[in-house]
Order: sequence, then C-alpha cells, then structure tokens
Amino acid sequence: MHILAIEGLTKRFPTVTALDRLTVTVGPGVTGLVGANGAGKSTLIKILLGLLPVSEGRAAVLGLDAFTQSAEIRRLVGYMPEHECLPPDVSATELVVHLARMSGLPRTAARERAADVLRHVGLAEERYRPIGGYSTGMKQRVKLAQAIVHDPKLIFLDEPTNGLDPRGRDEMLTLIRRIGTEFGISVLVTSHLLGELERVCDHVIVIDSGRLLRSSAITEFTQATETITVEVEEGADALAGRLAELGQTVTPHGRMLLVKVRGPETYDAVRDATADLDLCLIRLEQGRNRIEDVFRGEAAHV
Ligand SMILES: Nc1ncnc2c1ncn2[C@@H]1O[C@H](COP(=O)(O)OP(=O)(O)OP(=O)(O)O)[C@@H](O)[C@H]1O
Repeated sequence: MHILAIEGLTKRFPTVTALDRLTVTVGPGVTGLVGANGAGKSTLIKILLGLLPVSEGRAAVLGLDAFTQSAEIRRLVGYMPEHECLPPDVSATELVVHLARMSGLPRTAARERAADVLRHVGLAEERYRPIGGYSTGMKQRVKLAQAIVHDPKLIFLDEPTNGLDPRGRDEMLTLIRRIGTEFGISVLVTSHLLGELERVCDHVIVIDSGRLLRSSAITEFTQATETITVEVEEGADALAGRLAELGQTVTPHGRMLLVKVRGPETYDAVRDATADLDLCLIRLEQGRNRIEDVFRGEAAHV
C-alpha cells in the first residue's frame, strides 16, 4: 500500500499557485520532500492533514481520503510543524503528557509514554523546566517528541533542522533515521537543503513552484559516476603525468586527482603508477553523484 497517493493536486492562493497538478506516490520508509523556500512543501503537508482545502485533485494518506477522513488520518499521523509554536510557560513533560492525553491515552499511560519519547529524543532533566528557556535544538526535540507520542504510523516533519547548528542538525538527522528504522514509523521530512537528506532518506521527492521535478530512490540520485578520486600524500603532479603516459584521462581537483574510469585497467594503472613512483596512496574512491549535482542539472532544464 502507498503511504501517500497524490493525484493532480492543485492549491491556488489569491496571488500564487502553491501546488500545481502535483502527482506522486510515497511508499513506506523515510522520504525527503525537497524544494526551495516557497516551493509548496508546507502547503502539501497541511493539505494531507486536512488543515487546508484544495482547489483541485485528490490525495490519500495511509489509504484514507485526505478530504473526507482527516480525523482518522490525524489519529494515525504525527506532525512536527515548521514554526515556533510551543507554549513558553509549561515544561516539555507537561506539554507532551497533555498532548498524549488529548490523543486518547489514559493518564498513567500518557505519563509513561511521554517520558519514553522525551528520553528517545534526548531531553533529560531539562524536560521539567519551562520551554521558554530552551535552546532552538531543545525546542525542535520537544516538537519531535509530541509528534511521536501517540505511536503514529507516519510522521510529517516540516524543516526539523531549521535554526540548528551543524552538530544539532547531525543529531536531529540521526534521530529521524532511528525513528524511521528502529521504530518502524514512516517519515515524510522536508528540507530546503538538498544535501542533508542524502544520509537519512530512502527516497527523495523534489518539487519546484508546486510542480514535481523528480521522485526517485536515493540510490538513483547518488549512483556511481565514471570517475575515481585518487589522493597521494605527496607527488600528485608526478602521478598525473605517469597516469597520462599510461593512457588515462586525469584532471587535478585540489590536492586530489580525478581519473576517468575506462574499465578495471584504470584501477591497475593507478596501482602500478603509485608503486612505480613509490608514492603513499591515501585515497582511492569511486566517485558518486551528490544529490545537489543532480538537482542543479534538472533545475536548469525547468
Ligand atoms: N495562507 C496562505 N495565503 C497565501 N499564500 C500562501 C499561504 N500559505 C502559503 N502561501 C504561498 O504558497 C507558496 C508555497 O508556500 P509553502 O509555505 O508551502 O512553501 P514551502 O515550500 O513550505 O516553503 P518554506 O520552507 O519557506 O515554508 C508560497 O509562495 C507562499 O507564499
């Protein structure tokens, strides 16, 4: 079954078309929804949650109709909104217990479950302090905890790394991957930073001005390129010369050399040339596309 099935979805605001005949399906696992600011990511999530009416089209979430069955959908789905929306005067524990109770859990179960999810997202003693004094990273963790407290089948995470420093981003992404794999919850996570979803997603959907640019497994984005990267401790110029003599096509790239792969003999040539010149080889790596490169290439054709 598809987790999401979206067909011809269009959303027009008075001055802008936020979604333009969007058709895409999403399977289980962690899916990235990528697009620049204003591409239509938040609008799509709000429609799927039944919070915004659409102009045209259809959408199903976990097999339920997004327009007529939104109450059932919200029971099965967790949502981490993009913007700051937390009450400053209550603690994370109070808030998450309250939301667990609102989703139908009895008092004791709600307390236990809230303690569990706050631990999972890495909030320790500070969970008893008012949220107003939290850092951005801690607030993002509270928003994530409330999204999973009712044990949903699917969560929508809208720009969860927003405002975080590199370490905070890294920790948040690791957490998202764990939720997707260890807890078995399907995830739709949005970002305007193309590269950051590479590590955590199984599948990526790219939208631009409300239109679908691409929907592919992450492996298709990051498939092997036809170059290998070679790095030696010293003597890169000599190595480049020797490889050229051996008939290889070499391009210097900073301290490294990019060598076009003609076949297994290219690897043999690198091995023989480094051995002949008595160089210390510190990297020999198959090149991979980066998701940004693919997107840039495709965006250029839109
Ligand atoms: N309630 C609204 N009224 C009018 N226009 C809106 C409304 N909500 C969104 N828009 C417009 O629709 C377009 C898509 O917005 P949306 O918030 O979905 O983008 P986004 O991809 O989530 O970007 P961001 O990451 O900046 O939130 C934008 O041009 C935005 O200005």
